[in-house]
Amino acid sequence: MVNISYFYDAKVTEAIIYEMCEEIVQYESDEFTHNEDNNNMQKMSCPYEYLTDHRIEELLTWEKAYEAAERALERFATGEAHQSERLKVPVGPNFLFTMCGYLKDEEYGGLVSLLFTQFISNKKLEPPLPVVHSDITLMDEKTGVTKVIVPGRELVNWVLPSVSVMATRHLHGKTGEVLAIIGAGNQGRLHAIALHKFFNFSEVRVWNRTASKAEDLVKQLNKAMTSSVFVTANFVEECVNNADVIVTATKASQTLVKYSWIKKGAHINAIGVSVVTTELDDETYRSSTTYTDNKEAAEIELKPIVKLGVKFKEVGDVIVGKIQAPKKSDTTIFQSSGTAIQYCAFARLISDLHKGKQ
Ligand SMILES: NC(=O)C1=CN([C@@H]2O[C@H](COP(=O)(O)OP(=O)(O)OC[C@H]3O[C@@H](n4cnc5c(N)ncnc54)[C@H](O)[C@@H]3O)[C@@H](O)[C@H]2O)C=CC1
Ligand SMILES: O=C(O)C1=NCCCC1
Repeated sequence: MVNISYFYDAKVTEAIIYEMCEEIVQYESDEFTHNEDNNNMQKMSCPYEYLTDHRIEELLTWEKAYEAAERALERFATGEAHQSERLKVPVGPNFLFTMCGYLKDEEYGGLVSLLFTQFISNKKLEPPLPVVHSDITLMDEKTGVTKVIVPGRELVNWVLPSVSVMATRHLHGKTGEVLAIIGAGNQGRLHAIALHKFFNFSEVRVWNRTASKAEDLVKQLNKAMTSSVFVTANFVEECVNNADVIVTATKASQTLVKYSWIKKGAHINAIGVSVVTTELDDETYRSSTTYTDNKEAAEIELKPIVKLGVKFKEVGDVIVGKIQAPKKSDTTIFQSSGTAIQYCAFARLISDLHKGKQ
């Protein structure tokens, strides 16, 4: 019997389940033992490579990353991608998190498993270790054989900003002049770079809790891009005032942005994750339309937002025209969850680029 309970994705059609059952029955009745299978496996040389952070940086560009991000969500919206339930295994105050997926696509398809650990206790080690570790395994969709393993910490640097660019493009469209970045950490910096590359803002304001960090980032970005568009803001209110696009990317466990400060019709990419609160105040959620890349995951994981009665919409549904794009006057929020199939599309892209196929 096929246990399909692990598919929580309602988009799995009966036809696919039927096809799977047929194939499994066929496999079970084949004159083929698991011992033979194991013997054959032992003869296989290691089929995969581990690609380093450095190799990924050499291969990827924001344009290529954008295409992968968009294709993954298009396929998800048309039912050609499936994802398992996301599982969090507690290890004392730490955890192991897993998600798996299947993306059906000639260019970006594959099977993926993402393992991600967060060990807060690593901070206290002598010497300390990074808190987050993750590896992403890409398997061939025709054979199930592992093709490549890539480090999650590097991939997330491309996936998250690309998905935000995509959400900004589809939910907000050609944008006005001002981008506001709240939080000058890793994701704040990458969002500033990627969004400015695609939308060419005339001003990019950066606010950070420790002002010197925002100042350093602004100097660094102006220098790297030989520009003067990057500027610091002293207060969150000043940063978001009249901004067309806003990014919140902090580790704050208190609200930072108030609805009364935001321009009507602005688009917000909300990146920071906290189990207790949100970076945007309740009124912002109540008065805006909130989109995500994965509704089911958002409904389970984003409890503080669900409690407000927010009904999530999927950005993929806008891309494929299943639902209408928001009006120019609508204030929109993109609440990024990060999905297995996005990581699949990126891992496949990197694997093909590495082998000189793209
Ligand atoms: N959805 C996803 O897949 C991912 C989400 N994230 C989330 O994005 C956020 C930013 O992550 P990174 O840029 O990697 O972290 P980071 O450590 O590089 O930067 C965090 C920033 O938050 C600021 N911050 C910390 N506490 C604050 C407070 N109480 N008030 C105001 N600012 C505060 C710090 O000054 C720092 O600039 C985090 O919440 C993280 O959990 C990060 C990676 C993946
Ligand atoms: O490094 C992180 O943070 C990651 N978050 C989500 C999955 C991959 C890595």
